[in-house]
Amino acid sequence: MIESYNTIDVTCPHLGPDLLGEGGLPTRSPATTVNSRSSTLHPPTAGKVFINPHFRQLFLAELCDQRAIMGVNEQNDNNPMVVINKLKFTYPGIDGHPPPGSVPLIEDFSLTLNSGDRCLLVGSNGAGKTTILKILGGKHMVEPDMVRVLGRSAFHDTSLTSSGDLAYLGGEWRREVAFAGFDVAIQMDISAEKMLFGVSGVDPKRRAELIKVLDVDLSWRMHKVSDGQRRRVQICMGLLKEFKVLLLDEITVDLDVLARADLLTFLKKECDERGATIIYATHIFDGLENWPSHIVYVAHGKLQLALPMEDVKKMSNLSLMRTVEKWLRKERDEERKRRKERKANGLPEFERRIDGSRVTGDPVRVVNNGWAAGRLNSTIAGEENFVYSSNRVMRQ
Ligand SMILES: Nc1ncnc2c1ncn2[C@@H]1O[C@H](COP(=O)(O)OP(=O)(O)OP(=O)(O)O)[C@@H](O)[C@H]1O
Repeated sequence: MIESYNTIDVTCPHLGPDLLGEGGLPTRSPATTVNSRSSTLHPPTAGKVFINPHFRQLFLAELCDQRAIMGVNEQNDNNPMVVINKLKFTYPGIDGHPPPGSVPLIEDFSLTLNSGDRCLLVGSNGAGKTTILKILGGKHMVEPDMVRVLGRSAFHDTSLTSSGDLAYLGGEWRREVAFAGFDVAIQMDISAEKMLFGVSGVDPKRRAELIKVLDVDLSWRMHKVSDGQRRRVQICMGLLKEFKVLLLDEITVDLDVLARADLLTFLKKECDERGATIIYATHIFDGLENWPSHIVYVAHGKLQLALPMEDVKKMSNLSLMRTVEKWLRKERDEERKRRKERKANGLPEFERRIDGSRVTGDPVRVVNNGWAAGRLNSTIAGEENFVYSSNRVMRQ
């Protein structure tokens, strides 16, 4: 059974109190329920409500009383589409286990998403967005109860992805299209038509709509098209099946303004009409002002904020981009302050860490520098003859 919390704990490990301008909302809840129906203002139905006094001062009047903040909402009767429950993750070493002394990259991360939610995942470079999406996409192994997609463990239940119910479009798509278990090299001499019509079990109407939305010319040869054109075919393929949960890791960078806008409109429709759930990690905020239903902000692998978009708008009259910029600036300033303090205390400004890993310590023990993203091999840091190996724990 999925446990739902009605608790807000606003202690924040990394961010100071004025995250959101006037006072801010640093949150880190044991589980934060993102509920698209949160704007219907019902009293909480179960569970205790804990609100940090600082938070109470700032927002209670306007928001908490309206039950508009996630975690204070009524419990959704339907099954959630995505449940992340106290997720903890460290990139594995060669033996498949976290290197000794490593600091978890993702820690105490909880979030629940319901049908129809369009969640924008924001955070600075290296915050952990891709890692979270990959975990949700079943590419990294975690405890089965830490991540449930459609009630199933994303890593252990491979039918989730092979059926198309769970779709992931991310960085690897630059090189190939992994569709329903088949990897197709995206730059081979093959026509767009062959790729798009080679997938069985697709609703022809949906395929036609997608071809129109992404303005794909079926005569394109994949080895001769531009990056953006290739990308359109890739995205088109990735969306052919009627997904229930879609994970997008910045896939729109190559798209022109029109293709991006039309794609975002299509995706919004998928959520509104079919009740699909989308999590989209991006740094590009153009045209996104009215797209997400929720914003989730991650810093240092920890959940900082998870709010319905309407609440973000209530708290900040800045544009979405400026609002996020403010959060990230604050995060960076605090990080710089911390480093300065370390230096003033005679400690190295940066924690010593093996390149590419989260192994810290003084002296650093060279164990493993983790997995090179997008490759089925890893290297041992500091050794001249680096070692290739495969690791079944991480699926590409
Ligand atoms: N294969 C790996 N092995 C070890 N550490 C990794 C690996 N991939 C990523 N990391 C580390 O995990 C941290 C988070 O990376 P991640 O790619 O999830 O961040 P992100 O928020 O998606 O960043 P960006 O916005 O730059 O894409 C980074 O510090 C990175 O160095």
